[in-house]
Amino acid sequence: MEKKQFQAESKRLLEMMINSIYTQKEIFLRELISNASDAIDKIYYKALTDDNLVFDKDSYAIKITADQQNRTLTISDTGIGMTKEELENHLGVIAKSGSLAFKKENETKDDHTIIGQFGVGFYSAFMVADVVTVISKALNSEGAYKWESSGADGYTIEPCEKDTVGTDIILKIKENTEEESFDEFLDDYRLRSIIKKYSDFIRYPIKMDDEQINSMVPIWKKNKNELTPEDYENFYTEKHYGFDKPLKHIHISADGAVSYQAILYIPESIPFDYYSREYEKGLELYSSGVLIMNKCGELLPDYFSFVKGMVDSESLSLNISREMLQHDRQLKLIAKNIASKIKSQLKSMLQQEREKYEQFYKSFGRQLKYGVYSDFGSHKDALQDLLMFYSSKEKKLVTLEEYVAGMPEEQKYIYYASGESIERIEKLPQTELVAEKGYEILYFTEDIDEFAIKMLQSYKEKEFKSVSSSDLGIEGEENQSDADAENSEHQELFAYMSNLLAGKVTKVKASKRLKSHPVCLSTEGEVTIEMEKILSAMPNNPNVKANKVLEINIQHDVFQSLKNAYEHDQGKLDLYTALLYNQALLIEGLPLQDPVEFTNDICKIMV
Ligand SMILES: Nc1ncnc2c1ncn2[C@@H]1O[C@H](COP(=O)(O)OP(=O)(O)OP(=O)(O)O)[C@@H](O)[C@H]1O
Repeated sequence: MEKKQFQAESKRLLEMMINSIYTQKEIFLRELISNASDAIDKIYYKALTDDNLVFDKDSYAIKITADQQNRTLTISDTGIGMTKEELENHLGVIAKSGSLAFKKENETKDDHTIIGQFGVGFYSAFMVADVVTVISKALNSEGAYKWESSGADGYTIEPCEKDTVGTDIILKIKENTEEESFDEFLDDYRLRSIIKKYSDFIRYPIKMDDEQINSMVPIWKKNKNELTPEDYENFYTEKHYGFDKPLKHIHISADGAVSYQAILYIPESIPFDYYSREYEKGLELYSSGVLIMNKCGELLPDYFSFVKGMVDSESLSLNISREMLQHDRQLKLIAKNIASKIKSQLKSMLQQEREKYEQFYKSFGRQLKYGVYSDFGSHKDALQDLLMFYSSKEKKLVTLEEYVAGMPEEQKYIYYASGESIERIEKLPQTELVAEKGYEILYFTEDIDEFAIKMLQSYKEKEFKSVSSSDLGIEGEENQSDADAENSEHQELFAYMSNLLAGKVTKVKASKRLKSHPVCLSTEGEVTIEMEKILSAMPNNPNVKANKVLEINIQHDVFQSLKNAYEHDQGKLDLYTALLYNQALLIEGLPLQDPVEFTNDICKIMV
């Protein structure tokens, strides 16, 4: 028998193919099953125009058989088969796709979409097999033919026996080497899992030992009305999207500029590695029901990285290995579409299922706030209405919209206070004036909060203001002029104290905001004390400091003591100044420079 050579280009291509196109060996099975499915589809299409041909869906199947003794794996189909010429032309010329030609000849319209297009998938078999044998009998032809090849050196074709129309692909699986094991491709359990992973939604039954492995009809192709919440939950579990139950699912069937189906989930709880570098965002990506990518990151913006699920589209341009996408225009369109769907679902959850939304927000609110802050705030408009903060008045989470709606007319700013916990913020002396005015205060307890708000700057034209900022912007701010007068009256005392605290605070002044507390710190400028804390905890410590102002409540008895000391005992004034400053630091949760000195100072006033 004459051995035919692959064409020269084909030879090199085959080498390349086997060694470099695919990153995972297991996909050879996906490729061969896709070919088998294409071959059955072709009969289906023929039957549409040929009255002598009846397409009875039940009689078509793809069969996978592993023979461990002989180290063979066989993929059999009842598809259209190949004539001698077709074996020559389609398997003898690499990168020639009979399927692509078929698609062009037969306008394929409905949801039977032929997968093959590049004419290379078949050769992936050589990644795992030394010898590939194809026995095929074509529809409407008498004899059958056997094509055989052991790789780059060529192939043979000879007549053979085969009773039924269709194709058997027999792979002689490679022997294990020191580095690689090929036994797994003869292992029943492993084969089943590969089929499930890539080919679960092939439209014809894939059988092993007469048992159907694939589920055939993808849930996302079904009508929403046919599906129960349990169906969606089961799919979530089957697909290992998470160990929890999904909080919400979104089923999309888009037809338009780009057509795709998607099932997306908002998980209930945070994956253990969510806020770590290891976490990888992304959706499963299918093309015509075949899995292309496990995690396609480009489909999700970072701020929705918690979303799980899958997308299936026939309008994608795949590259030859189907591991990557060629042009990302379609993908970008899908991603954009998906992001806006997720956003509107979250919004309606917020409006209609508040409790559920709060549960979601506890897990992933931080990610939304990162979203507002990241990329120079370019997503802030999309996300601001999804934010919530704890309210001093409502004692629960409120949205910015709710805050603004409840603002009295004269209130100019949206006030917030930052601290470690709600309990600690409740006790902050700085909140006294704002609270007495009856204004609501938003409590910021997460490190990202102030940064996100700095990016927002304002909401519905109301600017954000920290209760610790030196100018609170409160109408008739507690006898503005009085306080100023007090400041000038006690100017010498404050100047003396400022001097003592040089390098620690920018100034000491009479407070306009304190009611019952003797002392607090406020800040001037952009950087607040909470921001300073966060920045100084960063690995590359940018050493950004807040401009701190020590505010003294001149109505407080302590102030009398300060004045007396100033007049009669400077040593005492030095002591009191140090004590008050350190107290203010403690209230803010800032570290004392010298805790021993502080305790010694307290002892001094006790004895
Ligand atoms: N089981 C089969 N039954 C009938 N024809 C087949 C079968 N397997 C392969 N072919 C023919 O061989 C051609 C080449 O197959 P190959 O897998 O290399 O490429 P493809 O499926 O066309 O494209 P892709 O590389 O995108 O998968 C197919 O287009 C098809 O015409």
